Amino acid sequence: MQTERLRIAIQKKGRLAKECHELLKRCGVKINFSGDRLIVHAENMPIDLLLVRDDDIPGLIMDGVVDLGVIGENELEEVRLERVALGEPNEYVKLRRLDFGGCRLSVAIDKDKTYNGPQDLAGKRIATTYPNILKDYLDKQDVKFSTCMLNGSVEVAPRAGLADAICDLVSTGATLEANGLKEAEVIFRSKAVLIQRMGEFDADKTALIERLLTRIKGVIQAKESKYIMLHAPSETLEQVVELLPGAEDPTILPLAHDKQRVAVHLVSTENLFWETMEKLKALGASSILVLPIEKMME
Ligand SMILES: Nc1ncnc2c1ncn2[C@@H]1O[C@H](COP(=O)(O)OP(=O)(O)OP(=O)(O)O)[C@@H](O)[C@H]1O
Ligand SMILES: O=P(O)(O)OC[C@H]1O[C@H](OP(=O)(O)OP(=O)(O)O)[C@H](O)[C@@H]1O
Ligand SMILES: [Mg+2]
Repeated sequence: MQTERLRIAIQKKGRLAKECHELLKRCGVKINFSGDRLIVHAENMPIDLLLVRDDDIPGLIMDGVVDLGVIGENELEEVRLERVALGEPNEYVKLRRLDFGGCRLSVAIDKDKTYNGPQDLAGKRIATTYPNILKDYLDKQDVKFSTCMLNGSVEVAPRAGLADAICDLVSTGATLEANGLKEAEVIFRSKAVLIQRMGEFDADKTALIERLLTRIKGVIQAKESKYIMLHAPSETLEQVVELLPGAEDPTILPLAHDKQRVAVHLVSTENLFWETMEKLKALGASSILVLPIEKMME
């Protein structure tokens, strides 16, 4: 089903929603998210956004109902495995891993229990929202187990006597700790990704997707990069440049009224730590500035 406007599915509310809005805004897509509308139209580009539950995004892509979607790899893989088992369409194109939604899917057990490996889970009941990823993982280890399906508050299951262990998303580990659990085994590492439906796109849509991708790349690169400027004595310049992270191609400029010193400018893919700044100062560097970069295009 090909519409003229590019249709992108994103989570309506939850862990991915705010970051998706921010990303689109930084890419120059103007959208007014106020109100309860479930379809919103970009004001300055032929883009419509569908605001849905994250569970539905992989299916919308795999059924070819929307063109693009932003989804956690955990949810994407869970739906893919489920659809493979059911013989339903399960293909998609991964366009780009994004820089948010980082978490891991882990098996966790009572903090006082010992854990020697997946074999310890044999015959156990495990509460999870991700039965297919869990089964895929434990099948490969030849471990038989049963599941207790829970869509939320999974961490409560062992204490409530519903299960022996859980398999749920972990980020800081605070939820596990608050529920007397410890992480036993990481089974899947996840980030948010931009995915595309299979099939043909007309020339306009192909060009729009290309533009969006270039902008997304620029936004992520800019967030990860810093613009560093400093003044350095000409005689220690080589040592100064060696200390700077990612300084293959620094720009060296003369100073107007100081022949002994030069200005050094560079884009770095790493942050400049205080320790390095102190070392630079010890080499005679001054006016050291570390600036955020708003946009980048190679
Ligand atoms: N603690 C976390 N830290 C970082 N990312 C997370 C965390 N928990 C979940 N995520 C990522 O964000 C995605 C969405 O999480 P969220 O909790 O909002 O989902 P949900 O409750 O299923 O929402 P929905 O109502 O859309 O179904 C997860 O699938 C995962 O990829
Ligand atoms: O390791 P932590 O940083 O504590 O994060 C982990 C928790 O975050 C997620 O739930 P969320 O808070 O999104 O609530 P939900 O289960 O209602 O979606 C996940 O399901 C865990 O419960
Ligand atoms: Mg969900």
